[in-house]
Amino acid sequence: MKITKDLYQGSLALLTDFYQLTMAYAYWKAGKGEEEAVFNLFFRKHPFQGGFTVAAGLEYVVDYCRNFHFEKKDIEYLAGMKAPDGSPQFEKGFLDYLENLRFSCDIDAVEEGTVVFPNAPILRVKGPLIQCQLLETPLLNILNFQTLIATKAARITLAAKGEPVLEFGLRRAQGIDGALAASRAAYIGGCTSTSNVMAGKLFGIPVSGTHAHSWIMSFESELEAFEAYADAFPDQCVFLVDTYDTLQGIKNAIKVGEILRSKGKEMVGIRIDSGDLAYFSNQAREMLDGAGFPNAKIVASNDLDEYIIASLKSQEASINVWGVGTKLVTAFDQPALGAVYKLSAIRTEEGEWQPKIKVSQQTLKINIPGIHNVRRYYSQGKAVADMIFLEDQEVNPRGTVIIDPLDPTRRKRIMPAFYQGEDLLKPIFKDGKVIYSCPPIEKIRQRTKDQLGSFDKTHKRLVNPHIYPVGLEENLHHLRMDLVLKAKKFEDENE
Ligand SMILES: Nc1ncnc2c1ncn2[C@@H]1O[C@H](COP(=O)(O)OP(=O)(O)OP(=O)(O)O)[C@@H](O)[C@H]1O
Ligand SMILES: O=P(O)(O)OC[C@H]1O[C@H](OP(=O)(O)OP(=O)(O)O)[C@H](O)[C@@H]1O
Ligand SMILES: O=C(O)c1cccnc1
Ligand SMILES: [Mg+2]
Repeated sequence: MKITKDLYQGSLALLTDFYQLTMAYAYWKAGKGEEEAVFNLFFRKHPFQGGFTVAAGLEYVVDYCRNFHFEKKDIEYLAGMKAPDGSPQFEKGFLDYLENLRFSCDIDAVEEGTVVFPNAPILRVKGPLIQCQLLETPLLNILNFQTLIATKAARITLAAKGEPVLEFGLRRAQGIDGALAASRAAYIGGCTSTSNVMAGKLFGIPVSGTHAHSWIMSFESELEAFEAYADAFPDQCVFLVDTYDTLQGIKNAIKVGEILRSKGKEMVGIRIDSGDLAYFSNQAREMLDGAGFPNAKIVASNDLDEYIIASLKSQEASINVWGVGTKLVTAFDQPALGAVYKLSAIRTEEGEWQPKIKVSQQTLKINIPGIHNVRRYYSQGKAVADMIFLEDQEVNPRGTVIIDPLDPTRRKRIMPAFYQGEDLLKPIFKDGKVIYSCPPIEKIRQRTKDQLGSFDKTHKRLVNPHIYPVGLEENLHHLRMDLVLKAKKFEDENE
């Protein structure tokens, strides 16, 4: 699918921060633009104080990179940009370079729906410095948001314990693209459907919905409104019962349910959108069961999130279907995932890859040098640990130790012979050509489910989850320590 092309009709190359273009220009001036580099995209902390994160957005990345080029109009815009002294911001030679630029990077990434953890790369770009640099902003833009929303959706659907979660967020989402991307990511994360019809069309997500208070209010009485709705949709009636008096609304729904039944039709259920959802859902269940509608579903909505859903469950509310909008698509309690994109290796003139380190006062911010992959070890189908390792070094088959990148005293012994290993970064682009076929969205959604199923429930609880072990393979840990010490020594000597 041409998601970005359909939406924006043409090049998205300028969807980057200005400083990427000024750096690109300066690389070009310095003759460094074609030097090869490796960048890793990763985040440092799970969102929502959770214990897991669900990767999403790769299909957008594939689409973005596949179409990565500067069109005449982009070049004209850049040619019109002025430096403070009024001279052109960019030389013609650089603009010609951009106009002729063809995407030529290698990209390796985790598949959408993969459960991922802090510090381990979820995407890796290898290629000319200028291209790597220009891609930083759009890659982060795409993956930060969709990963955040897929994770929120996974938390909400876990709280709903297998009951359907309908995504209702379009009206509260962050603009048009925010809404579309959120509906897509919410479905990947586990939602059952979206109310966003355009997302249904673009991404093949099931579309569903009930009706609003305005429908009821446009009639003289609630009963008339229900009857008219039943006439139009005899097989799809979910009556919104809380416009005037919820208990009376349930009685009216039952009346119209009986009319439908006399015509050989069944109402699907009712929706409650205000008040005490535990109390009203339990009242509704009793009344529906008593009237011979034990299969009528009770849908609840109104500012729900994973915590309210969990609370309603613990109150034994009789809710079967959950409608969730605002707090899902805006990632209400944490509006951004802080993934970053960092250089980790440069190829020297001799053709050798040189690992790069950035030393920081905070251990948290010292990057992981070199070219890595991430291996997930499973024991009897359960994920036991993730190991970040140097791709060109064999992992000792007799056993290795993985070391926490933030705290070297935290270690875990890995005996590869006893585990099944899966390398999470898969080849997506080779020399600028796509070599990966993006799975249909249903498959991605299923992957999320399977992946979540392979983690212990202690990592999935909403509050204070147990930390899943992710560490550096020994060789990588030593390389990192050596480079940090060298860099610090250099700093000390030059103070
Ligand atoms: N039994 C319950 N336990 C915990 N939270 C609940 C329960 N029932 C409802 N809620 C939540 O409490 C909040 C109630 O919000 P608010 O007071 O704005 O709604 P309301 O007055 O019921 O409805 P509205 O203002 O839309 O008419 C919502 O977030 C709702 O999901
Ligand atoms: O609460 P959310 O999770 O965002 O779910 C979507 C909300 O949108 C609709 O009404 P809207 O909020 O527009 O109006 P209302 O609250 O007055 O019903 C619907 O009835 C839900 O309450
Ligand atoms: O279909 C619904 O019930 C719906 C759709 C959008 C927002 N709130 C509810
Ligand atoms: Mg509302």
